[in-house]
Amino acid sequence: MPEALRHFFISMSRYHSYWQSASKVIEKYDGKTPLAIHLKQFFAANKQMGSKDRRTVQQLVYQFYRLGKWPEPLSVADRILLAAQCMPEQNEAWLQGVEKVPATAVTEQFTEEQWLNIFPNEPAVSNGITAAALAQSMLRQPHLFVRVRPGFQGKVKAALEKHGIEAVWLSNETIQLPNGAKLDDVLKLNQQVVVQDYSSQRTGQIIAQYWPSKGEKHVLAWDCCAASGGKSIMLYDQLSPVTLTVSDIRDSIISNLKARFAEAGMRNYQVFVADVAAPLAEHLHDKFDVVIADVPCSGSGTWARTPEQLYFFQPGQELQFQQKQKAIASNVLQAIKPGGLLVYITCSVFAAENEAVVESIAAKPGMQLLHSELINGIEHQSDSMFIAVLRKGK
Ligand SMILES: C[S@@+](CC[C@H](N)C(=O)[O-])C[C@H]1O[C@@H](n2cnc3c(N)ncnc32)[C@H](O)[C@@H]1O
Repeated sequence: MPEALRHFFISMSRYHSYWQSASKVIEKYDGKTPLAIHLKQFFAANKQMGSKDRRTVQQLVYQFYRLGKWPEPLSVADRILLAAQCMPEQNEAWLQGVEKVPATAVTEQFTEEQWLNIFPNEPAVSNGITAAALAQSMLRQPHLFVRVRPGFQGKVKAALEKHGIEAVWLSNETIQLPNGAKLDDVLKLNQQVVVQDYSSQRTGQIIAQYWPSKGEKHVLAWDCCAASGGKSIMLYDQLSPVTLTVSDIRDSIISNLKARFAEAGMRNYQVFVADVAAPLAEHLHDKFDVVIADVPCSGSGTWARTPEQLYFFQPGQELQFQQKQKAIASNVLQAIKPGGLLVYITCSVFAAENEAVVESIAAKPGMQLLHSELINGIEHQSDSMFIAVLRKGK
């Protein structure tokens, strides 16, 4: 840690108070609630802080966690500064006085081993991505992505232009936006656009390659871990005619889903609350052409958005997820008609939650693995996800 930089930072009184606030947030945080909530509570209790103060403290805190598993016994301040120097985009006011440190001066000299200090090789990652690349991605905040719903391209383009929001159209449906762009007052969320990560949108393209063609007849699909229904809205938009059944273990999230579907203009669907890690109700057997199992997971493909989860992750936790994932995947197989599809999705980069689960399902009698892919989001500054498509024997 260059001493001059440290001095500069600590001696500036305003920055000193930012740094102290960040240290307080970090010292009190145990990882049990999302960091975003912990920060909100801190700011609610410190009402004297203005919006710029809050933003700066938030950045410092996130930078601390972006260094992941970095092992050296650094003080909170030194760790924040090291992370700040590693960030490729350091244009914030509190760093402007230190531009003599070139943006990537620190990381350019990093060895593979140093990168693995941030994102270790244990547990093993899936084919198609490396721990060192994931470590590098931890130092960049991912973009915000939205999916434009069919027919709304013109309105969305005009609204973004009117409000001066810088938008990169990656396709007719996918827009990349600056992180933190305030969309609520600009676009009709869920009606015109759905906030959905680039890689999550990519799963839709892969599902479409295998989607059964039934002509005018509706495909019966069950999104069995639906959360608030992001994938289901995508299926409805892109693969209709489809009759959707949606469920989740959480009652509260199903309420969100209903509100969201109403905004999306979706009315004809079945919905219920169910734990699909437990044996399925008989009436669900052999019922669906496609089951989407977007299972609970470590979320390790999304840790650049929630770096605190990398910081607090303990190797071995992925095996607890694996147990649940295997239970869910093998239970919901029963709900698929002979010849129908299981789409298995995680937002994890760990082989234990991806290939290992899929291999165990593919090994069951009559199952055929059609597709298995780690969607590497690093290049697009998006999340990374895993998808596999399997066919059930006739
Ligand atoms: C990765 S999220 C799904 C994301 C969603 N498909 C989307 O596109 O936004 C996983 C969901 O699985 C749910 N879940 C966890 N355990 C479950 C279980 N045993 N049965 C059913 N749902 C479960 C969680 O509540 C969570 O909403």
